[in-house]
Amino acid sequence: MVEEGIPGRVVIVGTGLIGTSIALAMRERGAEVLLTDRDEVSLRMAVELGAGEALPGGASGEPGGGPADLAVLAVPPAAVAVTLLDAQKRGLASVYTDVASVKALPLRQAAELGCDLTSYVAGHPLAGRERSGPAAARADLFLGRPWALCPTEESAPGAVEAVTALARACGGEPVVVDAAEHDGAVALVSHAPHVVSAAVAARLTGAGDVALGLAGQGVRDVTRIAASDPRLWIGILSANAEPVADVLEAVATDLAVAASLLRDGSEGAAGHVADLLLRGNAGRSRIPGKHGGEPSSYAVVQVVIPDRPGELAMIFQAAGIAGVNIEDVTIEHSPGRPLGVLEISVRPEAAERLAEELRARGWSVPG
Ligand SMILES: NC(=O)C1=CN([C@@H]2O[C@H](COP(=O)(O)OP(=O)(O)OC[C@H]3O[C@@H](n4cnc5c(N)ncnc54)[C@H](O)[C@@H]3O)[C@@H](O)[C@H]2O)C=CC1
Ligand SMILES: O=C(O)C(=O)Cc1ccc(O)cc1
Repeated sequence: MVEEGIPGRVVIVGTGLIGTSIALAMRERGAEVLLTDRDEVSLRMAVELGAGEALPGGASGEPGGGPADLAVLAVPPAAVAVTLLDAQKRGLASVYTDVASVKALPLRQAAELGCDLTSYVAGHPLAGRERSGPAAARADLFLGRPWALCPTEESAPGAVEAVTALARACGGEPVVVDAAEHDGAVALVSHAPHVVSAAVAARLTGAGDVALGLAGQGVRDVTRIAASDPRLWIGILSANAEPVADVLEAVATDLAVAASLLRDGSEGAAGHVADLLLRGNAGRSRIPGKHGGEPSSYAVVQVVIPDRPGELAMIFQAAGIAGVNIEDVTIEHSPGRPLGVLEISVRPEAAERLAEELRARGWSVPG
């Protein structure tokens, strides 16, 4: 049985990373999910993963028993409007949304194509991965993550309610925002960072074995998203070209100034480079903590852990016994050594209690 207030029958058009993740999340809430994708292999994989049933009749099929409550168009940005028109012609659902990373373009194209805009509410979950396709999908992808909704004056209140309920049912936090404002914001926090990450990673194509052997966590962090699918990303960047170009030009200016100051080599010049690093600290500290709250300043308790089965479970259990909520964890591995360092982020007032509990149980907690 589907939980109350949640769309009970959902069609997913596009069973890639995002479509299949939404399908899995909705299945967990008890919804009936029908899947369709123009790529048979993706569709079959999503069905195998338990994301739902294939829509009867394939890519041109219709749900038996009338329109579904909601159809999610999880296709690339440039395909949203044509997919919407086609879905509305087939009567797939009463309400439609999409998940594209850009919002003004699909809305403009949907209006130009003559789509019914009363039943369409544009959306964008701000959660994803550097991998594409259904195999990378996860039901918990959207937990605690913002989910932008861009209703227009034409959107029917019932449609906005249904799409809001979908976002919440998937664990997301709905944020209503104008499409142009959304596109400017994601240029800054997602799209331009993607290009910067790619530019740094591109330098590594000519790197020698020594440089690659010395690669540490920093370069891995900065380049993680550079592993994403270029076909999807060229579509995202082209659809948000002006706002992204504005941010990239500002970043390029900072980089060019930093390079020329470093060549200058004087003390004054180093001070100006330090200004950029300080601005970096300030910008980074403005990124909200989990659940979109104020930036969190957690204390980090470091624990040296032997590489033994069950070790993490015992540490988490000890934290539970001490009444300490774990906000985040990372593991730093020591290459070639049977040891790692577990970094546990907790509220500052809980750090000493946790450290003492772990020491009392025999773990090494430096500091
Ligand atoms: N990858 C990410 O981290 C995030 C992506 N998005 C947005 O979600 C949408 C889907 O992205 P992913 O799931 O990552 O991509 P994906 O490549 O994993 O899946 C896209 C699916 O859409 C299908 N498709 C492609 N063109 C189509 C067309 N013209 N008509 C019908 N189906 C078509 C493909 O066969 C594929 O199965 C995009 O609009 C993207 O901007 C939103 C948030 C995060
Ligand atoms: O991999 C990550 O950390 C991301 O930030 C993924 C992502 C990619 C595209 C979006 O529109 C939203 C999120």
